[in-house]
This record gives sequence, C-alpha cells and structure tokens, in this order.
Amino acid sequence: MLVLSAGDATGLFAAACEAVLAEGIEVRPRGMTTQEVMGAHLRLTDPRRRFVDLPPARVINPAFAVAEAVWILSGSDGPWIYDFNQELLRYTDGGVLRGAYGPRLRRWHGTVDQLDAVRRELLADADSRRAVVTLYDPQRDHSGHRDVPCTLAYRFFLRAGRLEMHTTMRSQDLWLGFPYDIFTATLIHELLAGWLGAPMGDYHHHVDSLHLYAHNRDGAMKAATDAAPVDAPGMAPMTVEWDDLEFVLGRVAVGDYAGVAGSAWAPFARVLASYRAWRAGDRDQARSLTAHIPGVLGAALGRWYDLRTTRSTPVIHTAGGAP
Ligand SMILES: O=c1ccn([C@H]2C[C@H](O)[C@@H](COP(=O)(O)O)O2)c(=O)[nH]1
Repeated sequence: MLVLSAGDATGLFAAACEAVLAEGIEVRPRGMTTQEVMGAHLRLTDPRRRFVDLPPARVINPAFAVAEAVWILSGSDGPWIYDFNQELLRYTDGGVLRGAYGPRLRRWHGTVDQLDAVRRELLADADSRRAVVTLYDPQRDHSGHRDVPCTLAYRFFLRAGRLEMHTTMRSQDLWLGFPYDIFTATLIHELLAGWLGAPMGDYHHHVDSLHLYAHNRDGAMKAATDAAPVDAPGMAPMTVEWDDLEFVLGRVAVGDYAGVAGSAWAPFARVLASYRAWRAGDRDQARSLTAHIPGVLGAALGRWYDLRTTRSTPVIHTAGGAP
C-alpha cells in the first residue's frame, strides 16, 4: 500500500510519480504497457491547492480542467466538452461518453440528484456516514461501452467540524488523469463544504491501480526530479448558493464572465472564453483574456498557449482522454 501526503496537488503528483517509477510493476491492460502500483492512498491536506503545475515537466490544460469540472457539476454529457479536449471523442459511443459522471451525479437514472442528497444528508445529521455519491453503475458499465468510469464513488464526512472527502478510483492514469480528476473532486469538496458552512478538511484519493503508461515514463521522471518545493498558493475560495448553482454553471459554461462578474466564478468563465477564442483562431483575444485571470489559472493558460505556439505539431498521447 502506497501512502502519500502533501499540502498541494503538485507535490502529491510529483511524489506519486517518484513512487510509481520506483515501485511499479509492469502490466499490459488492453495491450498497453503500464507501470502500476496496486493500492494507493494519496492525501491532500490543503485541497484548494488543487492545480498540478510543474512546468516544464507537466503543463496541464487549465481550460480543460475548468471545463470538465463545470461539465460534471452541471450534470452534462453534452458534446461541448469536446471543444476543450477532442481526444475524448475516441471514447464515445454514438457521439456520447457513456461513462460521463455528470448525469450520474446529478440525475442517477433520471431521478436522484446525488449532490443534493449528500448535502441534505449532512445538513440533517452532521455525523452521518451515509453521504455517498456512486458513479459506477453495473447496469451500464458492463455493457461494453468504450468509456467506463474510473471513479467509483465519493464519500463525505463532517468530522471535528471540517468536511473530509474520500474518492475511490478503480483505475488512475497518474500522468493524464490525476491532475484533472483531483481538480474536479476538490472543487466538489469545496462547494459542499460551503453549503454545509464548514471548512474543508483533508481530501483523500484512494486508488486501486495507480499507473503510468510507458510513453509518459520520461516525463514522470522529470516531474519526480524537477519537483523542487514550489510555491503553490491555493485557488481563490469558490462558493455559490445552492439555489444559484445551475445559473452560475450555465453562465460559466458559455464563457459569460460578465454574467458572474465579481464572483470567484468569473475567472473560470474567462478561462473558457479565452480557450474558445484560441480555438477559433483569435489568438489576441485569447491572450488578452488571460491577463484578467488571476493566480495560477491565468499563468498556466498563458503557458499552455506558449507551448502550442512553439510546438509545430500538437503532442497528444492519451489513454484516459485528458491532454
Ligand atoms: O477519470 C479518469 C478516467 C480514465 N482514467 C484513465 C485510467 C486508465 O488509464 C484509463 C481507462 O482504462 P481502463 O482502466 O478502463 O482500462 O483512463 C483516469 O485516470 N481518470
């Protein structure tokens, strides 16, 4: 069992890369060579420091991180997410990602809003052990679709006045998947803490198969060795009234930063607007929007564009669908 703890997601990522490289065993699921550690408990003690940022070894796409989190939180399995990551199309059946978390989270079989259910559960009984969000659905997930959820469940506990979160994953691509998965999970963590009026406690990431694909091994080595302590400040506090959630997510999803002006969601909306401008070829507008995105998100988006500008061809290797 691998047990790691860090204050920030970057530190956790680098430590996990080092551990998988040192201890991982070679296995070839679906014919692809990976180095795998079975059983990992990764603890993040300051979950607002959620952004994996280790340039030049690992530069993640902040627009996809934000877009995916908003897509999931809003309960969507709509195609707009492909604007932010076209690689996802490889995992669709009939144009739809059949394992999309959003509809399962917000409308399980068309009925249960699990986000609201855990919120109500913990408001009714602060000590409850029943605040469970299930994402894996045997009825759907044993039917042979390309996209099968890697996250099985989220659980939440109010202990010593703080909200702790536990996530269980059957499978985690450390290089591609982890930075994006932890971004979304800790955002859910933070929003629920806000609805409960509690500070965030630790975030726990439990993984069965924690692996690196062979083609990411060199990158992971750099990430492990370049991992000098970084100053990774937490992102600005993210809150929203429960009753405003759908409205706010709707505005952010279309990049309407004016519609959420003055809130911590405005930078999220700017990130999406900027990336859409970039994709549409309006590089000046994309760059000028990053100037108004404070903190790590704006800086990272600028670096992402720099990387795309200096590369002659995009380098995309994906197994889990994230760039
Ligand atoms: O949220 C996700 C979704 C997918 N994956 C990765 C894990 C695996 O490398 C791959 C899925 O392959 P299987 O475990 O289904 O074979 O995608 C993640 O890391 N996180």
